[in-house]
Amino acid sequence: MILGSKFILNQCTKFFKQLYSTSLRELTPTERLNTLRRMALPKSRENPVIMKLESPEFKSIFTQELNALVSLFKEYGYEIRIAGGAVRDLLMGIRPTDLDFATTATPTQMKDMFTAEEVRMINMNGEKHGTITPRINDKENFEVTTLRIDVVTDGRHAEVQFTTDWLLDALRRDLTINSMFLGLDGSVYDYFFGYDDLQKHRVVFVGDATTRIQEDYLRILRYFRFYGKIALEANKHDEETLKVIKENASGLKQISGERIWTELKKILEGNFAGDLMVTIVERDIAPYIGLPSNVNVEELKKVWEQSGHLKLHAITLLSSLLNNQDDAVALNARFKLSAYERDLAVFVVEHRAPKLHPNPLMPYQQLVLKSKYRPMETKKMLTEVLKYNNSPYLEEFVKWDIPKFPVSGKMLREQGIEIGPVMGAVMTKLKHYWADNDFNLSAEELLKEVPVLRRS
Ligand SMILES: Nc1ccn([C@@H]2O[C@H](COP(=O)(O)OP(=O)(O)OP(=O)(O)O)[C@@H](O)[C@H]2O)c(=O)n1
Ligand SMILES: [Mg+2]
Repeated sequence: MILGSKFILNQCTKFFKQLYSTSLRELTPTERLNTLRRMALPKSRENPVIMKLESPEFKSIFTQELNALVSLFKEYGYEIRIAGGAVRDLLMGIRPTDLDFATTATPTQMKDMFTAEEVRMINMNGEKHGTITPRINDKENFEVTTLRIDVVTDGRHAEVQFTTDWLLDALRRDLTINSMFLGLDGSVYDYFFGYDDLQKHRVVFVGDATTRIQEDYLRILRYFRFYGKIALEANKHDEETLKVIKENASGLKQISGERIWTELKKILEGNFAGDLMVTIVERDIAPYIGLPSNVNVEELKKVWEQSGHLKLHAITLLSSLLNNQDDAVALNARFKLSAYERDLAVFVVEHRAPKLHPNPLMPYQQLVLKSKYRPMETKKMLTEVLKYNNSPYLEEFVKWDIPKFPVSGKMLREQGIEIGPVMGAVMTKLKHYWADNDFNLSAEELLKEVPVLRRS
C-alpha cells in the first residue's frame, strides 16, 4: 500500500518535471490550462470542500464593508473567496492580520463593476498581476486578485494568465498549507491536502517542490518560516524537501537583500529559530543569502542552547554566526538593515566577549555612560549582549536605573566654561571619569577635576 502510493507520487513528480522542461509559454492559453489541470489532478482532492468553518475568529472578520463587497460580487455573478495565509491562520484558530481575496472576475471586470458602483479603487500597481484594491465606504481596503497561473517566472517576477479555475490558482501557490480558499459562507476549499498537512504539522510544497521553488526562490526561506510557525518538533523536516532546497539554494543570490531580510527576520523571531538557522547553514544556503562563507555555526549552537529561551532579538541570534565586525558591516550592506539593527549587529559582535570585573555588572554600567550611543539605547543593546551570554546578572541589569549625572551645564558655566564645543568635550570627559569611578563621585568632587580634564 505504502509502496503503491510512493510509486504514484514518483510518477506524478516525473510528470511535473517533464511538463516544466517544455515551457508553458510554448503552449496556447487553453492548452496551458488543460495541461496543468491534467497534471495536478492526481495529486489533488476530488471534492475540495472539506468543511464549513463557523469559528468566532471567522465570524469576527465580517465588517459592514466586507459584507458590501461580498454582495457586490454576488450581484455581478462573480465568485470571491478568502485565499492563502488567512485561511491557514483561521484554521489554526488565529485571527488573521490581513485578508487576501481571490476571484473569478478579471481585473477589467472588477474595474467595470467598481466604476459602475462608484467604488473608489486605490493603488493600481497590482493590476498587471490581477490585483485590484477597492476602498469600500471610504473606510476599508480589500485586495482582490484574479485567479491565475504563472506562465513564465524568472524566480522573481511572473508573467500571468488569468483563469476561473480555483484548482489552478491553488496549484501556483507555495505550500499546501497556504493553498486553501475560504468561501464567505464558511466553506473551506482544500485541493492539495493543506488541511491534512496543517493537522500533521507538515510543511510541504504544492505539487513539485522544484517547480515551486524555481518560480520564486524566496520560497526556500518561506519554507523555513512556516516550519517555525507550524511544526511541533525542531528537526523533523521532509528529507526530500530539504534535498530540493539545497539543490536550488543558489537561486537565492538573485533575490533582493530586503526581501531576504524580511523573511529571515521572521525565521529568527519564530519557533526553533536556532535549529532552523543551523539547518540553513548545514545545507549550504548561508552564502546565498549574504552570510559570510565561514559562519561560526558552533557559536550559534552554543548561544541557541544557552539563550534560546530568552527571546533574543533577531539580530542578536544572527550575530552569533558572525566572526567579526566586518562581517556585520557586510551583512548590513546586503540586507539594508535599519539603523538600530545595523548598530546592534556591530555592538553585539564587539561586546559579546565576557567582561571581567570584581563587580560583574560594572563594566556594562560604565559602558552605558561611555558609549557613543545614547544611554537608553546602549542599555538596550547591552541587554541583548547579556542575553546572548545568558548572564546570571541579566535581570539585575534590566532593573538598574541609569544614574543621573550630577554635573549640569550651568555648573560648568560657573566654572568659566563657555557653552559650545569645549563645554561638550569637558562634559564627556567628566562623565567618563564619573563612570570609571563607579558613579561614586558627587558634583563637587567632579568639578574639582575640571581644570585637569580641560588640559588633557
Ligand atoms: N512567494 C510566495 C508568496 C506568497 N504566496 C501565496 O500568497 C499568499 C499570501 O502571501 P503572504 O501574505 O506573503 O503570506 P501569508 O501566507 O499570508 O503569510 P503571512 O501570515 O505572513 O502574511 C500565501 O499564503 C501563498 O498562497 C506564494 O505562493 N508564494
Ligand atoms: Mg498574508
